[in-house]
Amino acid sequence: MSAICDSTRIVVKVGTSTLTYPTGHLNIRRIERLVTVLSDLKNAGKEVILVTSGAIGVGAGKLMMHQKPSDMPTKQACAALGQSELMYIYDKYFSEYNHNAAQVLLTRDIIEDSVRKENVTNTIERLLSLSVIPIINENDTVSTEEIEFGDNDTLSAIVASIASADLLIILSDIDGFYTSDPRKNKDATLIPLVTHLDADTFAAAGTKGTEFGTGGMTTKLHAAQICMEQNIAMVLLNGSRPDQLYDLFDGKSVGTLFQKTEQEECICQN
Ligand SMILES: Nc1ncnc2c1ncn2[C@@H]1O[C@H](COP(=O)(O)OP(=O)(O)O)[C@@H](O)[C@H]1O
Ligand SMILES: N[C@@H](CCC(=O)OP(=O)(O)O)C(=O)O
Repeated sequence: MSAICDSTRIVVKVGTSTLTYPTGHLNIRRIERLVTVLSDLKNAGKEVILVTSGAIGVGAGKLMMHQKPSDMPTKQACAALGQSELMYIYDKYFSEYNHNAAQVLLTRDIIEDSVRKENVTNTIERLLSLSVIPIINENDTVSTEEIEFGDNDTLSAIVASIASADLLIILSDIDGFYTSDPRKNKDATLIPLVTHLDADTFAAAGTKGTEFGTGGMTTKLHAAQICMEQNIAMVLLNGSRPDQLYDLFDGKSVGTLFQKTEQEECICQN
């Protein structure tokens, strides 16, 4: 079991609720801070892969919709519109630190189709060897699974697995995994370390917290399950404070760490 601070290849997933205001428009200050911290970690020698949600929310914001669209074609249209805005912003801020960012749009079937899997692996490996930051989202035009289930969390775990990452960091709008949804239960307490997943763990996970979030805690646990099966550590952190990434690599306990101990088996939940 390696220490978090020794992780060199890291996947960072950021959710819609972290990237956007309740209006649906981009939270520019937060994105700028996140890009600054990721650029700094890259300068320190980490290989960084960013999995970003937010395309639908940003597209809806651009079209002045005050609620996330409910029908699939409008969601897909919003994703297509918002994705280019997202990439524009990431490219602009990463460029300020002399880092190159590349757009990679994926569908979840990359793990089932060996040819596609190899193509994705090769592309990510070559981008990293060229010192480029892959910025990954679901291709919402050709696949609707993540839109339906809000499952970029699972996609980020699949990416961590395919890229043989040491660590997946999921940035959300909450400080970590609690004994129950703290928005609904004021007595809920933060769980700093989860070493195995069982039915009780999944029972503690509730649905999304805000209008623009989608997966809620269940999809984050599914991501943790994939990571733990691959012996990849996963940390759930509050994305409103990207500086916490420094604390994490300084060895401080922040958020919730999901890491299987060597003796323990991950109990799967289907
Ligand atoms: N046990 C739990 N611990 C923490 N948060 C929980 C839990 N159960 C449900 N939630 C909810 O999950 C939300 C995060 O998921 P989501 O709204 O999909 O955000 P994101 O856009 O970051 O994926 C939190 O705001 C919280 O309300
Ligand atoms: N591809 C979609 C991702 C949807 C999704 O999983 O959102 P989130 O729950 O905020 O991670 C988008 O960019 O809006």
